[in-house]
Amino acid sequence: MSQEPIRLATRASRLALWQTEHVASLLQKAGFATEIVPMQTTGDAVQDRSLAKIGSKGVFTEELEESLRRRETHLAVHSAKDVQSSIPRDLELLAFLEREQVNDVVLSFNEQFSLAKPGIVLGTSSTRRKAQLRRFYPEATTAEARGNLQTRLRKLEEGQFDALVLAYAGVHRMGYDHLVRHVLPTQQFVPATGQGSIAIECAADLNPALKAQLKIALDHPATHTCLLAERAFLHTMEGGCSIPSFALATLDSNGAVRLHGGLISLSGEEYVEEIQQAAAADAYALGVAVADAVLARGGREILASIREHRG
Ligand SMILES: NCc1[nH]cc(CCC(=O)O)c1CC(=O)O
Repeated sequence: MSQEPIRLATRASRLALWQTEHVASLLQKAGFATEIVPMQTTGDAVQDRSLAKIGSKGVFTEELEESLRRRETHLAVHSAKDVQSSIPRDLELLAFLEREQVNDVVLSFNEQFSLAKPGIVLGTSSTRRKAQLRRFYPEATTAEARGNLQTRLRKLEEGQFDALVLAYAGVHRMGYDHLVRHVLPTQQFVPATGQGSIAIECAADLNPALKAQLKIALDHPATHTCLLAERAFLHTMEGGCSIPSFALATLDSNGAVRLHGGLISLSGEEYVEEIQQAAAADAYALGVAVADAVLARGGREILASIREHRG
């Protein structure tokens, strides 16, 4: 193809670069030349406060989106989990790459590490994981573990906590499988919307023919359907990643989508979950319906108490 290279905006963390190189290799297989354009985001710059405190909206995506708007890049590569629930009108989520195993996992340098041991300290920076741990492992304590994967692992190595709770996807992509001591079941530790998938964003007015080719090269339709349901859930829930909501959609062999979504209070005591199924074509409506059911069955009260707690 005698085209200019497809320029890919990415965060500069090792995980983000791995993901973007993966995108580049898919594009190269489809005949495109590629160029990777790393940049710092607010989320990378601010390391001393939890994400819930910075305000979650777009902290890992905004700078990348600005480069799309300035036409400096063609595509922005994000962890789907980090993408805000509504995209500005001049931008578009073009594709979702095939999802990695979605579970949260527990990492420790100690091969004998056990979650059953009383008094353990678990590092996590996610309000959802903190709340789920309080509910399902009330004996354990949690400690703040912000920073990229390498920073968090260094904190683990320094002994700031006994183990670290992370998304398997990132752990695997960084080659840390050997530190995994537990795979947390998705029935209890339902992941965050989008976990394990990579989202590709572009300017809405990118050349339509190019857009179509890029989508064919990158998009995984089954993952896309699941993400549509999860993101509709998140959007209806009006929460960013600072709200401990969770949503996991799966496709069954008949092509129906099953969505498990819910909300948990910060203490882990209040818990509302809902599981519904629909035809794949109704994935978006399914996400809205599950969120509406969660809000009606006690979710509204949980959200109100979380907001009050934040002040
Ligand atoms: N919130 C940060 C973030 N965004 C994406 C991943 C991991 C990769 C993924 O879930 O796709 C992580 C780290 C984590 O949650 O452990």
